Amino acid sequence: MSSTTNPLRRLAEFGQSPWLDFIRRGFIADGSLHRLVQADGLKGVTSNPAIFEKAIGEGTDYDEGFRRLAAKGDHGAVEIYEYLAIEDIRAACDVLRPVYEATRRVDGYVSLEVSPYLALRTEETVAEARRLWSAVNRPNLMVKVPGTEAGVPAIQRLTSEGINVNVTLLFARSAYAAVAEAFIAGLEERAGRGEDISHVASVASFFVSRIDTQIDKEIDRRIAAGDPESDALRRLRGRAAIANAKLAYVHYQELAAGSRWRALRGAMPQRLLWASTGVKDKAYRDVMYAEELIGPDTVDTLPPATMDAFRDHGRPRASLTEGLDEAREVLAMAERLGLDLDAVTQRLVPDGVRQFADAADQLLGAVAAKRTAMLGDRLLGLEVTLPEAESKAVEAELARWRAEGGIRRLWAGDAGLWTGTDEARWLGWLRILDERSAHLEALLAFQRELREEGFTHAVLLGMGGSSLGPEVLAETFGRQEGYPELLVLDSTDPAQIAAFEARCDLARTLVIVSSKSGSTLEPNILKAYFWERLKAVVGPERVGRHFVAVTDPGSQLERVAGHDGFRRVFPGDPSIGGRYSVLSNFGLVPAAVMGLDLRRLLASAALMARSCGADVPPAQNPGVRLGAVLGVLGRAGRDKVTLTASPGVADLGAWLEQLIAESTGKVGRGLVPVDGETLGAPDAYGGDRLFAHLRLDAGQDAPMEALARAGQPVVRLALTDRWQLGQAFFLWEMAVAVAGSILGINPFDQPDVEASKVRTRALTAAYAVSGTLPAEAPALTEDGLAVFGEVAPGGFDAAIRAHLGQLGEGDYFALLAYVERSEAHRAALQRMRMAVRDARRVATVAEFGPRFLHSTGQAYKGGPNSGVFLQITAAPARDLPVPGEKYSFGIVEAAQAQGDLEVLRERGRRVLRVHLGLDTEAGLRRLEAAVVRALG
Ligand SMILES: O=P(O)(O)OC[C@H]1O[C@](O)(CO)[C@@H](O)[C@@H]1O
Ligand SMILES: O=C[C@H](O)[C@H](O)COP(=O)(O)O
Repeated sequence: MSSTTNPLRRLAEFGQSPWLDFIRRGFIADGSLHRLVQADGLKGVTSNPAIFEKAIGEGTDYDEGFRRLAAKGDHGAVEIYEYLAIEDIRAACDVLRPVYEATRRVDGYVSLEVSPYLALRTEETVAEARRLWSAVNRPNLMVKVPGTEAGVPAIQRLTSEGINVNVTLLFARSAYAAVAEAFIAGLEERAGRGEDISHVASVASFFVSRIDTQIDKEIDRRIAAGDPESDALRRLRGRAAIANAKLAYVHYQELAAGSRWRALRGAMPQRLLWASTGVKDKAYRDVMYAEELIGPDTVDTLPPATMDAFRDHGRPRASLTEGLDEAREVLAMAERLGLDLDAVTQRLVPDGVRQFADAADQLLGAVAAKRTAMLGDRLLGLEVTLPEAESKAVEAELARWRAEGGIRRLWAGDAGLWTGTDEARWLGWLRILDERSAHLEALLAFQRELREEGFTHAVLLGMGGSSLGPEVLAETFGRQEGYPELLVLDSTDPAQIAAFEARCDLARTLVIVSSKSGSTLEPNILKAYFWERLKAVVGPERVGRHFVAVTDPGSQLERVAGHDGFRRVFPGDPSIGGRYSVLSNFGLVPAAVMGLDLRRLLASAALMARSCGADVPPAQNPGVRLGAVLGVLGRAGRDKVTLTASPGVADLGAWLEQLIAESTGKVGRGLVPVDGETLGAPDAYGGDRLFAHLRLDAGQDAPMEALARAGQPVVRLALTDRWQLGQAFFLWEMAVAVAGSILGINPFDQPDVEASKVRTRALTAAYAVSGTLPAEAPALTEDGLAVFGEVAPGGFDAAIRAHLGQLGEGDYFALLAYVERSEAHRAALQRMRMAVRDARRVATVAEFGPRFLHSTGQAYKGGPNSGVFLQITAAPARDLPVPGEKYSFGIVEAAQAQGDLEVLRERGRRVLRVHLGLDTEAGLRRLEAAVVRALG
């Protein structure tokens, strides 16, 4: 087609530049874009999130680029999208560069839109536009910025900085006027600073077809309803958008003729660009919008089909300035008929933002899914199997999270996602991996130093979040050649302390005192104890060399460590709570001590952090998916999160218990983690369970499968190696934060833990004065066992039977034992809980005090009142002194049990205490026998 007959080329005669509303890699690569420039006189390209969604989200055009980037390392979804999009935009810019040169910067532009998620935020939009401008690094780029209220000041700022802006999503003439004003003001600012304004280009993208779509819909509705004005309404079909655009152009002409504009000598005007020009209603001529809006100094961006149609049968004429009176009449008539154009154009802005955000979600979801597929088993797999109703409820929650931008709000620290209190202060865990990876030298140097010094043991003293993460690492990885064995001590039980001490060669033992607050009772008195013991072995000069502290800056422990000459003090991050601290120094210091490859651990965890990123929509985001399952099912009464782990990662359950229980169990709501129950057949369980399988080997696949088949909800986390532990940490942290939002609680506080601590403090203080703990008279004693609490008459068996008799549907049974956490004791508790589960089909937990007080204890006291508690205490066969205190460890342990019992009672929990006396083993045997009889 010759240049005189090609209707597209002929647009130039009327002063209009045709641009293409489309981009795709193959289309640039195979020369198609270039051919349009050559043959059709194409003068620019526009893109938007929906266009990129179609290009990148569908098909395989981008796989090669994807692989190229992956070869350089793992990247998040937005990074991948931008890498690919920017490559395309640059390539298109280069194809259009000759046009840019030949038209002396009037045309030849390629547009790239800022993230639609930012459309309502000025500062972020400015920052993003600047970033894209320098990343693309082409003079013929136009950054697309939505012409929303927040966009207007951004447009002025960017223009004043010399960045080319394509203002998008303009529907109302008033919005266009504001944008045109911002552009002029931006240029004035620039000129005022004496900077060049001749190269700053801008277009105002005025949308057309979307307006008719809305107005026509209303017209059709009213005609169908038999409106008496049906004939008049019918005559207005397909006319409002064009009339609106024509009058916008009148405003443009007035501005261009105005003195303010003329004063900006040498500047290029901000042209009107007709966007949304593809005809959506098949009843209309397919080139209608293209034909009716042709005029000087305008741009028309055409989707490929409209461009083909116009080339084929478009009839160009100077249409834009024709029939202005008619245009006014159309709008007046629309108003008379009650077709509210203002309301429509106003509504189209947020609709447009939402549509582009939806497209971006689709696009990023597709990118994230491809990334996951490419990572394969380097990434822990999450598989969710739910019964239909639960599945639907979770899908609905994920849809809500997507629509409300939940994951972006979470990463942005929007406390309103939870209870609107202090949540934003506790989100340091989100970014700790990058922070730690960038500052690993000190830890690596420390690791080398320890190796050289030949420590054989390291004892970590800490509670809850300061001990459970290290314990998982120690249990999962075991002793590493050339490094000390890590032992984690989180008990005040004298027998347990003595047992740990006996396992160590004190002369070659490093002690890690681990406490965020630095004021927790247990690590402090344990420190005092081991300090004395080591001093006796290595001497007062050397003892400090055997101690390191991990604690938050400014804590009492930091001061003590400084005073005592500890070998090192490693700081925690005060924006991370204990149970979220495992990937901070609280996990990394012990990991370094035990000789783990820190880089490997962090790099593996970072894969999951990216998968859970702000840029990964809920349906593809494993953190949000798992969180939605926990939250939605928990809210509906499936609140017993039953953890099953392959032996290789069995201890993960203990860490998860704290994360889940302490984070969610409060204000009478929350999730109750159930760790360590032996898996049973489906009929062993009630309807209050959610099963989470932490899978490293196939051992429990069959029973899990059976549960899923029987209609129990099952989530499976498949780890391919132990290093994916870091991924599991991050995934669960995110999931619990999400679940907390769904449950409507603050996942980062622990309001009920303090209550027991206060009671314990009061008891130990009283002990310091009187030398005894306040004695409570037992309700009964029998066969060496004493029972405390309200008991029915009839002796020990009857008391146990009555207590267990309280267990109803949806309840859980909890054994809270203040004894040494030895294998034999664990086994005894395990037998008792399993007997209860199998007889009563209730969830069961078996915990050791005081360890659980800093973990699940929060949920037992503050969560749902569905626990039936059996507290077990014993008299220590051999007590240990706490240096510098009147009380002993045995007294502390007793006070802790007593304090917790009082709070449990005060909270209306169903609790009974059994004191085993001096012979723990015999007492446990008697208790077990009574439990078995009670169930019989
Ligand atoms: O690290 P810290 O301050 O000693 O606290 C230990 C643990 O105690 C708790 O505060 C509960 O008492 C946990 O949240 C925390 O992980
Ligand atoms: O800049 C181009 C616009 O984003 C595009 O024309 C919108 O067109 P649509 O209304 O057909 O989505």
